[in-house]
Amino acid sequence: KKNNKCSILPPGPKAIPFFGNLIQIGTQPHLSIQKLSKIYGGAMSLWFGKVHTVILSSPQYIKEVIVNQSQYSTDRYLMETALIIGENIDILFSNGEYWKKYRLLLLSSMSKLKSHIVLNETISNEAYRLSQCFIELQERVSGDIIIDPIQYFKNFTLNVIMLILYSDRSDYHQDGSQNIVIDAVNYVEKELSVGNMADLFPILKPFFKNSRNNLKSALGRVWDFSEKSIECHRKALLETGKIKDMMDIMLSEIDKMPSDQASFYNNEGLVKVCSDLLISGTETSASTMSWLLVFLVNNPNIQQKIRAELRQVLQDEGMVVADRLEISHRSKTLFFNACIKEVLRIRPVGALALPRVMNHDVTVGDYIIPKGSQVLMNVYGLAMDDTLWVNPEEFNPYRWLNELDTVSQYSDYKNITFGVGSRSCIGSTLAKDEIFLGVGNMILNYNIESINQKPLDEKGHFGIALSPNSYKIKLTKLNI
Ligand code: HEM
Repeated sequence: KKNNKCSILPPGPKAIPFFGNLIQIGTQPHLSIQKLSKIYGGAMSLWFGKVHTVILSSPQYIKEVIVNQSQYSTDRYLMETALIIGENIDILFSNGEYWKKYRLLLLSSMSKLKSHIVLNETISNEAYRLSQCFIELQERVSGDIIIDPIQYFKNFTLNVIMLILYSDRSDYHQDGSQNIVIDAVNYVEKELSVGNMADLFPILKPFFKNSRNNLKSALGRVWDFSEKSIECHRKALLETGKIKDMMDIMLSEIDKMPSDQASFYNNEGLVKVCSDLLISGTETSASTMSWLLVFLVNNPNIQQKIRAELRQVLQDEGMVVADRLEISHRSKTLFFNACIKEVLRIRPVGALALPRVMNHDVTVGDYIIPKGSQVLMNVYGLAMDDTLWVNPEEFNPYRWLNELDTVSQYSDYKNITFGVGSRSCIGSTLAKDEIFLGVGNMILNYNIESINQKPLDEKGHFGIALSPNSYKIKLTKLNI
């Protein structure tokens, strides 16, 4: 077939029997894939064991495959772990009509939510509770406080989703493990971050039985929690007819449907889809908030500039107690927004997004991606590509203000932290609001430093999300 260019697979490094390219990819796949894609180009073939995988690392190819041929590239690649998480009836890991119907229900419920509850207030109240918990901590030790922010951020982002979905939340605790859902979500994330070799080598399945069972039982706890919450909502809605959160909206939307359509949204599906929101919305936003603190500790001038901007906005509104931001302030803080954009670029927590599978042969440049191949978008590689960004490895929020970077017809596809097309993230606005309020309130009230005057580690580790390594910071209360 070599004479016919269009039937050639994208190029890639030589694969070895059984393992394919897994040894080259190693434990930090975002870094090794970034290096390899510099050699092999915007469409590269790799073998994950026996799974043919194409990595897309150029904006042009992302558009060509994921957008222009979306009818063939929207489905998720479903490995065993994905099937354990969703049992094929969730939103993250389901396909076809089933996925489409649930995605539509979620999106329409999310948009209706805004007219039913004061969504912005719900999120800003929770951000306020987070900053209050640092104040209480400080009063207890009467001086500077030292914290590991990651656990607090997880508690915060989970609370936001729990409030939106179920009108429920849990108090902040320093060890972050007082809540059955946080415990279970932490466990699911831990299991997932280790990766499951049995996904790639089914022959190894018996050796991973324990980890599979542990994952199933952690997920079971999240599902049980969702099931009970949904049942309570059904009862309360019948009794009062009052809409108080997204679950009520979903249930009442389903109630309005003709019975043959309504029966599609059964309890099992709702439980899995809602549990997905708890899992996908917690670690992602919390890790991004933690990354932002890393860069602000390492760049005190930028931290200062954000604080000055936030204070100015509050002062302009005549606010005296400047310890509380609202979402409406977001549109007035150009510099802080640029910092949020920059952290989402420089440390995209979904470094390789979520895998897609081609359900038909798909062309990319002069190559072909055969039906059944897995496709990954190289989100991190695109963000670090020096042909697309000026000094990509530098945390430089000014790039978003000064338009330092080359603008091309494909520039929409070089910064794809939330994915692309009809399968992109449904929580992107929520995530940016959480980062703005959660980190913004901290900067407003505290000077944030490392505990030993040394810069914090900026490399992090690849797991379910690209997360910073655990770190501690010192918070010094500022006089406002
Ligand atoms: C900084 C925070 C976040 C990042 C970087 C992020 C990133 C991503 C990425 C890369 C995808 C895959 C997109 C694709 O295949 O094109 C995705 C999907 C998804 N995200 Fe997020 N996400 C974040 C926060 C959230 C939050 C807060 C929620 C909860 C509401 C959420 C819910 C989802 C869901 C349900 C999907 C699956 C969509 C589908 O398959 O149709 N994410 N996210």
